[in-house]
This record gives sequence, structure tokens and C-alpha cells, in this order.
Amino acid sequence: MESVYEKIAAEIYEKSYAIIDDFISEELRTSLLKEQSDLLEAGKFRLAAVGKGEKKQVRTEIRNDQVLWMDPEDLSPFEMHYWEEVDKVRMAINQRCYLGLKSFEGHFARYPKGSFYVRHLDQFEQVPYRLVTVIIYLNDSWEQEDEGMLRMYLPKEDGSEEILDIMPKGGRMVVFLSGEIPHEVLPTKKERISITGWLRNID
Ligand SMILES: O=C(O)CCC(=O)C(=O)O
Ligand SMILES: [Fe+2]
Repeated sequence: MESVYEKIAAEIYEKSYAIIDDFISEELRTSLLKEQSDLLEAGKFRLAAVGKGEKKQVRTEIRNDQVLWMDPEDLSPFEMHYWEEVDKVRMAINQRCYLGLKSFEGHFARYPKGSFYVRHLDQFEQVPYRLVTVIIYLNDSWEQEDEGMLRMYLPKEDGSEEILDIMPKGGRMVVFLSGEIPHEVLPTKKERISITGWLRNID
């Protein structure tokens, strides 16, 4: 039988994105959510920046979420568990798509009520090594009226775009090619928690 990792890889190969519900167990989801809220309370989150290196700056008209980067050298047991799962996704994508993915970087993200992230690509000049975006949502519950959708703009053969809105339901994983799918986070009506990361072709 095809594993969930192989299924993700096959979908990435076929359509450049994959959405998998219940990718992590409820136990791991609630543990990561609790960890996030403890870190937030400890004042560890910062307003997210855009750009990289000298061009890095906080621009709240572009994005106004708060993030906490994970330290690969100092992962908590739950973070480690999640990274191991992501590593299986990495290997499956390499087998199927030959992307030569070598490592992962990621951060917790908290979108307070009213926050958003306007349309962008995750791969840009300063971060060409980001090949695959991997997001896991940690929210306890999410309803249509909470908004805060991830809106993906899927490029079509005729040059037009198809819009796909995805609810940030807890346990749901979204994977897509960082350089190919523009996307945005629509303004959220409720606090919205996730881990966003990127598989890279560098160590
Ligand atoms: O949280 C999401 O749904 C997407 C976040 C995002 O686009 C990013 O952090 O680059
Ligand atoms: Fe993004």
C-alpha cells in the first residue's frame, strides 16, 4: 500500500501541491499547540520579517503574523517528532521528483485576529534554495466564518489562475512547490496557529 508520504510525493509530482488531513495525531497536534502557547507566553515570538539579509525588514502592510524559528540543534521532543515526519516527506519527494532536498527550516507562526499575509511566493532571489513549502495547522477548531484561509493561485496551462481556498484545520498539512504557487493568508477572524517550513536543496 502507498504510504501517506508517497501520496504527498505523487500529488506534488502531478499538480505541485498536496493537502493531507490528520497528517499528525491529535496528541502531537495538541502537544505542539501547548508548546507554542507556552513559548508565546514566555515572550519568544517576534513580528515576522520579509526579505532576507540586508533586505530583511518588518513590513506589517505585507504580513503581520508573529513567528518563532525553530533551532534544529535544540528541538523539543515534540518538535523532533514533527521534524522526523517531515523528513519522511522529504525522502518520498526526492524519490519521486528528484528535487535533491537536503534539509528543513521552519517556524511556529501565530496570526492574531485581524492579521494576514498578502500574496507572495516563498522562493525568491535571496532564498532560491527553498523548494517545497510544508505547513501544518495546529488550531483546535476552524469554521468557514473564522476566515483566515490559505488562498493558493494555481497556474493553469492557458496562463490564467485557479483560486483554491484552504481552511487552516488542525492536523491538516499543506505541501506545495515554493517557486510555483503564489499564495496568501486572508485576514483571519480568529487566532491562527501553524508551523510553516521549507525543504531546501542546501544543508
Ligand atoms: O499559514 C499559511 O497558510 C501560509 C503562510 C505563508 O505563506 C508563509 O509563511 O510563507
Ligand atoms: Fe508563504
